[in-house]
Amino acid sequence: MPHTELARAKINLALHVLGRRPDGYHELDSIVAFAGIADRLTFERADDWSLDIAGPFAAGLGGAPDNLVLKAARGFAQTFADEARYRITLEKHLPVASGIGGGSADAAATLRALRTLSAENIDSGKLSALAASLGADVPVCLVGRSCRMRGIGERIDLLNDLTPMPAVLVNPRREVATAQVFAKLALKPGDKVFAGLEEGADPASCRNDLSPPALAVAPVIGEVIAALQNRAGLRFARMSGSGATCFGIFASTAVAEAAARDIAAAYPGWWVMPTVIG
Ligand SMILES: C[C@@](CO)(OP(=O)(O)O)[C@H](O)COP(=O)(O)OP(=O)(O)OC[C@H]1O[C@@H](n2ccc(N)nc2=O)[C@H](O)[C@@H]1O
Ligand SMILES: Nc1ncnc2c1ncn2[C@@H]1O[C@H](COP(=O)(O)OP(=O)(O)O)[C@@H](O)[C@H]1O
Repeated sequence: MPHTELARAKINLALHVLGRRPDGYHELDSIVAFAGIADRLTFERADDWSLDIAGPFAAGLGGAPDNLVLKAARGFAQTFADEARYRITLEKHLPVASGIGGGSADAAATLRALRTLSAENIDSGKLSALAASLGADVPVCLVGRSCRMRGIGERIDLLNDLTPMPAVLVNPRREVATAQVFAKLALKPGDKVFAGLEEGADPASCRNDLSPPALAVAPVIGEVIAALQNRAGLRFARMSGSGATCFGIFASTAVAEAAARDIAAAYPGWWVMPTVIG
């Protein structure tokens, strides 16, 4: 039986940018949770690595060698001197370059699967360092639970009091490059701009500091937020990560599903997904 691992969508319920480090990366303070919708990976023993990509968003991905799944797999084999090889299949259900960390979630799911399948005792510090080397969002996706994420993504504190929230994810099918959005903030290395989140902050009263630069890159994000706003039962709507996916948090599953049906009918080209976050 092949081993299966889910790579759930990462949602930044809040994302405050505190400043820019001398090395150019941005210091963040973010409340991160995970949605029910996920990519699905399977692993079968083989003589060498291979990756087959299927599913609704397979076409959005380039050649397999650049895929974060294979980078994570090869990184794991090298770091832990593990000689096992796998035929990996990736069912891509999450839109690519969309602020919900699909590639990071896939890389993290690969690391979790290989840790489970390995005969060795895997050192968690080394695994976290490998995750961070693959991308700023990979450590939080490796943890895969609601948490407060700080630094550039390496400092993670679990949040145990976030109850599951009915939600709708909406993506206008416009890819947005993360580096371009951070660049539009126009911070200089060493700049400090905002204070961090308050302890125990309610995500509803927080913000995403990447929304204004993302809107400048992809104005359609304004339409996505407008489509979510003023829906019956909406608690709040916001963009996730560097966009363009936005989420609405709703009072119940029934109102979330009704909103998803209405938005999907009004915008047939968009990806609209009722789900639960947290
Ligand atoms: C913005 C966030 C919020 O969770 O999510 P996404 O929009 O990607 O989902 C993440 O910080 C994205 O993490 P990730 O997508 O893994 O970023 P990386 O591949 O490491 O970096 C892509 C580029 O983004 C910029 N970058 C990323 C993270 C960070 N804290 N500061 C940055 O300045 C850098 O220009 C970097 O070259
Ligand atoms: N398995 C993967 N899934 C998605 N994107 C991937 C993957 N492997 C590599 N990438 C590359 O990573 C980039 C960022 O993708 P993704 O993680 O989906 O963005 P975001 O974090 O903004 O949602 C894409 O442009 C894509 O080419």
